[in-house]
Amino acid sequence: MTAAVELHDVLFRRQRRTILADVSLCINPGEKWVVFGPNGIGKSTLVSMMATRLHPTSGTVDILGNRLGKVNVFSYRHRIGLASNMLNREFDPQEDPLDVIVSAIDARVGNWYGEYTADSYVVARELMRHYGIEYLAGKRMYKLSEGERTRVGICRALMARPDILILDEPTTGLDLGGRELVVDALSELARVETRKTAILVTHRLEEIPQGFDHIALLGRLDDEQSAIIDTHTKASTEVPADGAQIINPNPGTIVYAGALEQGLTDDRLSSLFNMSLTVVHNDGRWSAFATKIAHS
Ligand SMILES: Nc1ncnc2c1ncn2[C@@H]1O[C@H](COP(=O)(O)OP(=O)(O)OP(=O)(O)O)[C@@H](O)[C@H]1O
Repeated sequence: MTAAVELHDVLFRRQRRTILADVSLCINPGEKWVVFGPNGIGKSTLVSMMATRLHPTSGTVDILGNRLGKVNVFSYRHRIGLASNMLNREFDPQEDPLDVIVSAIDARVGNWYGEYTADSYVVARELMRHYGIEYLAGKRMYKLSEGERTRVGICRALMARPDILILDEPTTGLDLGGRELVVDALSELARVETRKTAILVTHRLEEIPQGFDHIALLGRLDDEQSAIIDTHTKASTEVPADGAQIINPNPGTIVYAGALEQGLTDDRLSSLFNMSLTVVHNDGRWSAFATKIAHS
């Protein structure tokens, strides 16, 4: 079976800094994954590679059997639905949200490239209804709130019925009702769309939809591992004009990949966030809290 996403020994550097190192991961078709870890660890960078929007500095990334850098991404990008804040910023502020959604059919931003059928508009309107934003058709993107833009992004990601759905923090800016609506819709997707691969980046365990049963936890390499990476990649420490040395954090890597229930433990989370945390799993939903600190 061809993996939906396969990364092997991926290293990603930007501006003389190693952001991700030693990353290997295999996601099979139909699996539903959560990508979780602290701020700045490289989650968006990782899923941007899976969405063909960034190339690794070294190592290999195969998406639906197509090797990044070897196969023209436009031949298969329409099979990947991406919703992210980065993509949201690319939309023309003057465009109608309905057109932003429908233009996902040919995986381009802006609707002047193609002419879309009435059926496509029916699908787009149905998605908007499902995500509670049907009232936005006919408006302009610049008038939308952050939460509304986020939901337009999700509808767009689903529009072309992608084989792989990648959602990078899809609940950003949503109020409680909006968040629950999206989490519920993603739970339903996990239940109904058994052949679709879904990858969700989130900061909050409460936002893990039921049916998402795999997790990739990102943490930092320790000093010794980082030094080995730096030696191999001939990474140089940045020294700006004033001579002050910039201390970069150690590269991010995957510290756990596998079944969600086994992955989300108190010990693992406490170690990732360097504080004592308790994980709660209740009625299919997850959450985590700092263990109460005794004050004298
Ligand atoms: N264009 C860029 N140029 C240089 N560094 C970048 C760029 N984009 C991201 N980075 C750096 O790469 C690191 C990883 O960023 P990334 O956005 O992937 O992390 P993240 O885990 O998604 O963070 P967050 O949880 O805060 O959204 C960060 O330290 C960030 O500052």
